[in-house]
Amino acid sequence: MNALAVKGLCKRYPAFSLENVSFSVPEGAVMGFIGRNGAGKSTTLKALLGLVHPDAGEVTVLGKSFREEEQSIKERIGVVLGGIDFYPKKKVRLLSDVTRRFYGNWQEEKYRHYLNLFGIDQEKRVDQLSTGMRVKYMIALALSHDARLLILDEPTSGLDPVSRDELTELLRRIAADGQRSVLFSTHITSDLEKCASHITFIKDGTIQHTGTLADFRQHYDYLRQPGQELTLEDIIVSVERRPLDENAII
Ligand SMILES: Nc1ncnc2c1ncn2[C@@H]1O[C@H](COP(=O)(O)OP(=O)(O)OP(=O)(O)O)[C@@H](O)[C@H]1O
Repeated sequence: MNALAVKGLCKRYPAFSLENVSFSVPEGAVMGFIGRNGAGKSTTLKALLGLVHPDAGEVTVLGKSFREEEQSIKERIGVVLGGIDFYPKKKVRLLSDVTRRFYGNWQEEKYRHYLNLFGIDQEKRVDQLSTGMRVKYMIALALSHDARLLILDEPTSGLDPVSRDELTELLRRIAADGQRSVLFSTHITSDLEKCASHITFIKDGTIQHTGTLADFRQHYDYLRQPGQELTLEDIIVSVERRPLDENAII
């Protein structure tokens, strides 16, 4: 079964359109959602979660229609969009107290386990946690209510290489049970080489390619020079980069 299926998602802003976005995240997959600045990654994630109203499209989570069963679906997903910067002075303990009330399936022993595993001190205020710790805390909350699908918008941005490595390993291991799945947007293609099983590539509001990492490499194999090993970064740069006008005054 797919953890997430998005079909024909459209969102029109005056100067930007998300056009007919379709892709699916199989259970057990870690899908990297890539595209350059302004390609429409955040708009897609917000529109599929109903945080901005889509103009068209169907979203199915774990076989259920998001539109028809939004409340029960929200129990099964964990969302990290832009962190928890809006409660900087609140203690972790207080945020957790508020969060656990929202979830009928909250599991306190799991919560304790993940806090311990990630080394998060409940007595700290949010502004005393590092950026990486904040992301881990949000993931701990999601896993404590048994989320089957994690949706994260640029979780590794602003993290040092060691924290990024820890986080990508964590995402990979979350999905390794074959039951949980991860969709995360990023610019940092080297992170995907470490943890993604699937890639969706968006450009100017339109999906360019979606499938397994191996399919993705195969699809863009024509860009490879003889003897060259193509990285994901090479592929994205080749597809996106516009040559600078030779006559331009610099
Ligand atoms: N509320 C809004 N009203 C009008 N235009 C918007 C709105 N939100 C986003 N946009 C536009 O939609 C386009 C896509 O933005 P979006 O944030 O989805 O891109 P992104 O791929 O997530 O970029 P980045 O990697 O820089 O975060 C941009 O041109 C942005 O200006």
